[in-house]
Amino acid sequence: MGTRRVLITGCSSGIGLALAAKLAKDELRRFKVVATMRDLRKRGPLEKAAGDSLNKTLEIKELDACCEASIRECVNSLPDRRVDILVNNAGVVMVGPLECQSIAAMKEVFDTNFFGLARLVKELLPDMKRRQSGHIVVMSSVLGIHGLLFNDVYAASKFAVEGFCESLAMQAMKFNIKMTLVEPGPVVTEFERKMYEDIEKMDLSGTDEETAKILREVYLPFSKKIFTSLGQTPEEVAEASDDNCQTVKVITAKDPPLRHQTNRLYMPMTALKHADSTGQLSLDAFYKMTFKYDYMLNATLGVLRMLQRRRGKE
Ligand SMILES: NC(=O)C1=CN([C@@H]2O[C@H](COP(=O)(O)OP(=O)(O)OC[C@H]3O[C@@H](n4cnc5c(N)ncnc54)[C@H](OP(=O)(O)O)[C@@H]3O)[C@@H](O)[C@H]2O)C=CC1
Ligand SMILES: CC1=C(/C=C/C(C)=C/C=C/C(C)=C/C=O)C(C)(C)CCC1
Repeated sequence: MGTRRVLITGCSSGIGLALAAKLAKDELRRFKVVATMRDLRKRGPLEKAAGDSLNKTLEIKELDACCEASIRECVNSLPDRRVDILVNNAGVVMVGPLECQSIAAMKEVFDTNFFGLARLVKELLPDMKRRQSGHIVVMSSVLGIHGLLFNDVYAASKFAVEGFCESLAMQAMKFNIKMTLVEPGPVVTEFERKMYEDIEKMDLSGTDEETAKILREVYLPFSKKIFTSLGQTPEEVAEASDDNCQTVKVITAKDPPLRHQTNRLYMPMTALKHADSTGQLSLDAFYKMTFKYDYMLNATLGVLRMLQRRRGKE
């Protein structure tokens, strides 16, 4: 197989940046990376990570997932408009009580996380069908598998992504196009920082005192602990060094799976969903872990954190 052109969205930070740099530096030189971002003034960190590969196996282009004209301009600028692998990665976070969020803000989340994907696929799928080849890789989330307290709108946007891809996968298969949903658990990126910043800034006068207290005193410390004990780095999501699953592996696989979870430690949480079709098992388990047996979850997370630290020292 010759060199394949990979277009990645949202490469100014986090997973998109790490994956773009990793693919561009591939020892076998299998990829030409078109690393895109909506604001080219943020290209510094990617240029640094790309190093010698910049303007050789990696080029940086502007693309705003919320703007069809911007997507078309970017794709039209590529030789033959050819994209062999699309990595739809751009995404935004939304967390907090529903009563504190405007419908306009919720629509913005869907505009990026769901309609951004729909716009890109609409632009690229007809060409892929004509060529009878291509791979659409989509950054979903474990929150595209299960819901979570205070993540109502974000999880809904990822569930939309999952339903869209699972449905489209059948048509894609008929035209020899592969489709993969990558489902990371918590990843330590700007996403996490933005989440805490949003909670910090949030006007909680729209909700009752008990809910505000649960957000600040239960959800927030839990979430922080989960990110430090289970969280992956963006580099690990791109290509893990230990036994965790790798995104690069998915991209290079001959028969890539429809779904791919990147974090083995998180898998017991997602498995609950499939163990009981009524949904009661995961609902009860998450409820109890949050409100009743939080000391047990805390203890487990403590052990995991210790193991993480130990691994870091080795
Ligand atoms: N971090 C986590 O815990 C997890 C993240 N994910 C998913 O992974 C993906 C990447 O997130 P992550 O790297 O963590 O977060 P970051 O916030 O670090 O990166 C998100 C990227 O998306 C870009 N972006 C946002 N809106 C647009 C837009 N309209 N057009 C183009 N780019 C846009 C951002 O650009 P800008 O700098 O301009 O805002 C940024 O480059 C997301 O889809 C997220 O939902 C999934 C599971 C867990
Ligand atoms: C509070 C809580 C949990 C938190 C999970 C978190 C915080 C997941 C974050 C996922 C992210 C950020 C995905 C992004 O796409 C568990 C472990 C389910 C157990 C029940 C209680």
